[in-house]
This record gives sequence, C-alpha cells and structure tokens, in this order.
Amino acid sequence: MRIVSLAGGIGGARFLRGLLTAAPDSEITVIGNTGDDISLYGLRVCPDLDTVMYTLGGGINEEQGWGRREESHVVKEELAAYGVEPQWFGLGDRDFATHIVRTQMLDAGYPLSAVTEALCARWRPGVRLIPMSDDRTETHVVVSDERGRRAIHFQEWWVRLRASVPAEQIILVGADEASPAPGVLEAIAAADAVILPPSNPVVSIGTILQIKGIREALEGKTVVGVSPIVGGAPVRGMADACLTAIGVETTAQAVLELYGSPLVDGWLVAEEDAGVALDGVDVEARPLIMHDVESAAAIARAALDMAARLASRDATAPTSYGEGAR
Ligand SMILES: C[C@H](OP(=O)(O)O)C(=O)O
Repeated sequence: MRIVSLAGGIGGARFLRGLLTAAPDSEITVIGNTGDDISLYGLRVCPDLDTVMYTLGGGINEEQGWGRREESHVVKEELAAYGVEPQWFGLGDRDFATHIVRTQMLDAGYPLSAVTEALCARWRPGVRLIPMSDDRTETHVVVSDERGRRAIHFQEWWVRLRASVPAEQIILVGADEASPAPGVLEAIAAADAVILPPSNPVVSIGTILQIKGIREALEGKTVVGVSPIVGGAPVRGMADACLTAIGVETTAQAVLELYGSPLVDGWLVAEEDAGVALDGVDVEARPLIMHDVESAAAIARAALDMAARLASRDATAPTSYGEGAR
C-alpha cells in the first residue's frame, strides 16, 4: 500500500511513528512543512523536517518532542558569551551538526529535497521524507506591540513569545512563487490513501496546502484527517492561537470546515466531538489522544481502515452513466 502523509513537527512525527507501526509493509511518503524554517547564526534550520527525521530515526529527545536526545549546549553557551542573538532558540550541539551539513549542502547548490534525503540516509526514518517545496518559504506573524505593528518570524512568535501576543495575520512569505518539491505530486498521484495527522491545521498542514498544486492533487485522492482538536482544545501545542488568528474556532468542526470537502473524505474525531458533520465527509469518533506509540498506531489503523472503506465505496459507486448500479 502506498500512503502519503502531510506532517508538521511534534504532533505529526508522533502520529507517523504510529503509522509506521500500523502499516509496517507500506511505502510511506511524508510531505514535510518547511514554513517554520529559519536561518540562525548563518545556518539553515528546518525544525519540522528534523523532528520527523529524529523521531522516526530514534534520535529525538522524547521529553521535549524536538531536538536530539543526550544533547549538550556548549555552542549555544559560547554564542551567548559573545552576545550573539537570538538567545531564545535552543539549538543543541548534536543538532548543530545537522544544520551545518544542511547549510553546506545548500550552499553547494543542492536543493533542500536532496539535502533532506542525504540527512535521512543516516537516520533511516523508514519513510520517504520530502520537504513540501525546495523553494524557500517562511511563515511570518503580524503582531502589534510596543514597537508598533510589525511582522516577525513564526519562530519568534512561537518560541520567544509563546504565542502570548495575538497574531493579527499569519502569512507564508514566498508561497506564491513556491512549487512542490520533486516527488511530492508524484507521490500523491500514486497514493492509495492520504492521511492528515493531528498537526497544526494553520502553520503545518495549512502551510503545506498553500503550495500550488498540492491541495488540487489531494482533492482527487482518498484523504482521511485526524482532528488536532479534542473537546475544544488542541491535542498539544498552541494551535488555538493560530486558529484564532485566522478567524477559525478551536473545534473539530471548524477545522474540518477549514480543510473542507472535497479535500477531506473522512474525519476522525474524539468521542466528545461525535456530533461533528459536514456534507461529503464521513465522520467517525474514537479515542484520539496519543499517549504512546501504541495509541498513535491505533489512531493510524483507524484512519487507514476508514480510507480503505471510502476508497472501495468510491470504486463501486454508480457513475453518471449508471454503471455499477446495474
Ligand atoms: C499540534 C502540533 O503538531 P505539529 O504541527 O508540530 O505536527 C504540535 O505538536 O505543536
């Protein structure tokens, strides 16, 4: 079976670990969000791609959900001793090596997709990880503070400000010029099922959907989404602050409407959200909290079962000529 999953960072990576457990013999392609990417100290940092790579490759710091396990922070301390900014982004020593390799390769002219493949050769994540685009895009957030109304990098809003200042706008800079990375549309075209994990619907999944051609390609496929909102609150992270910024309520219903039909064919919600409904979408309620790999695998299994059911229903549905009804 060929599966495509879009993914952000921590939430996406934890779901993917379950997906790999649920479908060990499948060919899984992960289209990763690069809107969170940032240049720091002359290095290109791709937080979501790295979180997926480290989580699936066994190198993640489990408690944090991001960064490397058994990490030290000597370089960060040394940079701080020189007064180098920013000091609010916590890169560890082991992690620095990844960004050095990535930046060297990018500077040598390799596209991000080739760099990601090279990094994954070490981590062997068990999936094919492709950035959404080789073109540089960055999520910026418009805020008003004592310095007036201004746009800051998403990471500054998320990490330094902990989303405490309301976002007036969230913009993917570069989206209009960005094309899907090589392999993205091909993987979607070949997929038997597409899964939207419980990643941030605005700055992770929403970002990937802004790259031209991706949403349209997905609309022709069987897509099952896992709600990132349970009982009116994000499963994890601060998705509520992002949803508020774009005028969407923090509910499983509102996120489903945000993705919409015909993009989504099936939607998994938590049991407390069982009333969620949208024309053209099958909704199923089940436990959605990912306590561990096994609970994530159970959610992934439910998503794959739903996708298989929807795909076989579509295959036998009567066409406009009435075939299949006879
Ligand atoms: C919900 C979100 O998931 P991600 O978008 O990082 O996959 C998070 O973990 O903050």
